Amino acid sequence: MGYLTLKNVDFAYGKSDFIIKNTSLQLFQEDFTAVVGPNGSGKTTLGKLMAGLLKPQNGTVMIDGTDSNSMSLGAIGKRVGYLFQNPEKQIFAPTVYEELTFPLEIKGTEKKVVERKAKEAMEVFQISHLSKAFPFTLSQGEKQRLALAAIFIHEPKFLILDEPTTGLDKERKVVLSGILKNFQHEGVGMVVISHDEAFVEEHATRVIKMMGGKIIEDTRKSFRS
Ligand SMILES: Nc1ncnc2c1ncn2[C@@H]1O[C@H](COP(=O)(O)OP(=O)(O)OP(=O)(O)O)[C@@H](O)[C@H]1O
Repeated sequence: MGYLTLKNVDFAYGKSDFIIKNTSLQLFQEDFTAVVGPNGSGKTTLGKLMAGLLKPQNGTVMIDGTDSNSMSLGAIGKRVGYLFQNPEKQIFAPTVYEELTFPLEIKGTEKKVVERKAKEAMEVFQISHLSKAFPFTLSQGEKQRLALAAIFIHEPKFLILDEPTTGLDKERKVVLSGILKNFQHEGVGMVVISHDEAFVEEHATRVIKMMGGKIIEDTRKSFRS
């Protein structure tokens, strides 16, 4: 069984027609799955359903064997990390360091552990030099690495990234690629929604193509080696 499983899922925003139509899908940690397709085909909506951020009107979304409907956001966050198309949406604290420490402090994690984890995350995501910076003054690539570091702190088993290469120059893309490869080597499952063909070609072992709220192609190259 997949780590994330959608079964006969329909989803509509409010009273509109279904945006995602009768979709069934299994996603595995061993894969690097790319979701591609034209604008408005439902990729982001599908990603948010997979991450338990949206709830389907019909059908079920299972995360690690549990119906996402019965899971708290905290329980979901330990399993699935979601990087928004615009990482600013998930940054709240007055400094980079606090962005990483406050979720752990709220959970009552021991101070020494909080400091160690924040330090480690800043090193992995190459933002240690920005520890005291105000997050909204960071560049797009730095904001994205901070958002990823904040996800990393929860040690998720699966990551869903919405258009992670948007606004990144070639060098920053190489940095991001290295970070995602590290996640992969640690066994973290990965779904990337992307228009970036070169990026998909470099990373994906499975490509899912959406059109009009449905999956029209699902191709596997191979599991990662
Ligand atoms: N919050 C919302 N409320 C109402 N309709 C929405 C909302 N978000 C998306 N939609 C609609 O749902 C459809 C699918 O949008 P979605 O963002 O999932 O597609 P996408 O394939 O990710 O597009 P893009 O490549 O442009 O990001 C579109 O018609 C869009 O207008």
